Amino acid sequence: MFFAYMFVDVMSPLQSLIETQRGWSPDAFGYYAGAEYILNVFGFLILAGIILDKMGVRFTGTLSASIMVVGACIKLYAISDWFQGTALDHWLSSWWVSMPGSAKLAAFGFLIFGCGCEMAGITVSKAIAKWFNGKEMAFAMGAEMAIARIGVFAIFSISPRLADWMGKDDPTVVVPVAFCTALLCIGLICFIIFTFIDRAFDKQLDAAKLPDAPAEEEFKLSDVKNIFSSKLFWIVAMLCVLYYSAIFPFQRYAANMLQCNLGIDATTASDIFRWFPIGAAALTPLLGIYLDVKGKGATMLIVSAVLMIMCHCTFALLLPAFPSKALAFSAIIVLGISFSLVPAALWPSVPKIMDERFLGSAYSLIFWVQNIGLCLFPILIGKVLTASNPGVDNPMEYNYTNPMLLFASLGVLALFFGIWLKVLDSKKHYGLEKPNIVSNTEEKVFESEGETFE
Ligand SMILES: C[C@H](N)C(=O)N[C@@H](CCCCN)C(=O)O
Repeated sequence: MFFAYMFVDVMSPLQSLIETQRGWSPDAFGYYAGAEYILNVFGFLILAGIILDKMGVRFTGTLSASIMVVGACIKLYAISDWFQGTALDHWLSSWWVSMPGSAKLAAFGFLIFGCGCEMAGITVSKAIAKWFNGKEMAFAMGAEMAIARIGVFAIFSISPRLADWMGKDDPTVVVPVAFCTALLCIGLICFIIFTFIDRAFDKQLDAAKLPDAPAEEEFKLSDVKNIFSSKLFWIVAMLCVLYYSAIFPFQRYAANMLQCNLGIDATTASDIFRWFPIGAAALTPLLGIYLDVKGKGATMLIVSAVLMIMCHCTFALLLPAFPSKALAFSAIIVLGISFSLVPAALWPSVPKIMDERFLGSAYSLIFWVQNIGLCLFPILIGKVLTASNPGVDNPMEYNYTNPMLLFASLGVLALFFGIWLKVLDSKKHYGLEKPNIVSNTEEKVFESEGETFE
């Protein structure tokens, strides 16, 4: 996940460079960024969850890592000089002309990569739930996400520098993307090694089972229908989509937003923004420990939404009026704190309320709803940015107030769902506020087939 998250954001600090070098407008950049999620939205993620529950962690993980490598290679080719001027480039550039051929093919590669990346995300969550069942699961998930965030920190730090590899006068997006593609190949090898370790772990689990233990229930397709008909599922999924839509799409535009508001170059903007993932990386595992020991998952979700609203309003209204690096830096740090609360509380809560046999599908369906937002919001933000800046050609002069207010309004809606979840939890005792370790020994709410959370 470390290398996958690096690849996801490798172009984020290079928005202005790709605009100048390959003619990608903010709109085109928005379409490219949203492409990561398109196939997932059109059902791939649902299929991925079913594959995961049917075929298991080892098969699905290896498949997902391989898909990521294929998608990355396509994207690398699309932005390279080799692709420029080819027949494919001419043909791709001949229709929907506002989206250059390189942007279209890069978006296609990113779309393939996105299928692998999201499939890997649910696979890793299910693997952690299996390995840490009854133990410090929230800490383990927090540590996994922390490692992924360090990947984002690393790429925001090195991507602009790698782009200058050939010299500051001749920057290129190819070197950073090629670097991250190579890392994905290493990631695939790492996962293949993990499959051997996991096989050995399964043998240990089998050996520890009592001979007359009842056979575990198999995953059924009707489980997917049951998950969909649950109110609790929809509240969790809505909270997830609203919250994450105000974070990941923001991440794509953040460096440029800071450049425009503070009048700084891409490297300085990335140097400020990279503290966002690093703050989240430092705190998520600690909050995971807190959740394991003390609980308060639903409260954490509410606090997180409040912090996010404050930060996006700061970027929208305060930073343009008071363009200070200290202010930008403080808001980035607070947003990092917010971004450690939701992941630390949300993902480990899912195994508390879902049965293990369809945990893969449960994660995939939440990811699916979330992906709809992640797919649409970069596009919407790109459009709002273009519409709010008529006649502005210089990518350093955009006014980001409206896009930032849009992100803040997502936070307000997420807050509403967070409060609803907490109220429901206090009425129906789902155990979301309880410590993780204790609740693992309690009965899961969603126990038998056909039963919903209610
Ligand atoms: C974007 C992705 N669907 C997502 O939600 N990522 C989460 C992590 C989910 C757990 C992955 N094993 C994130 O906070 O990055």
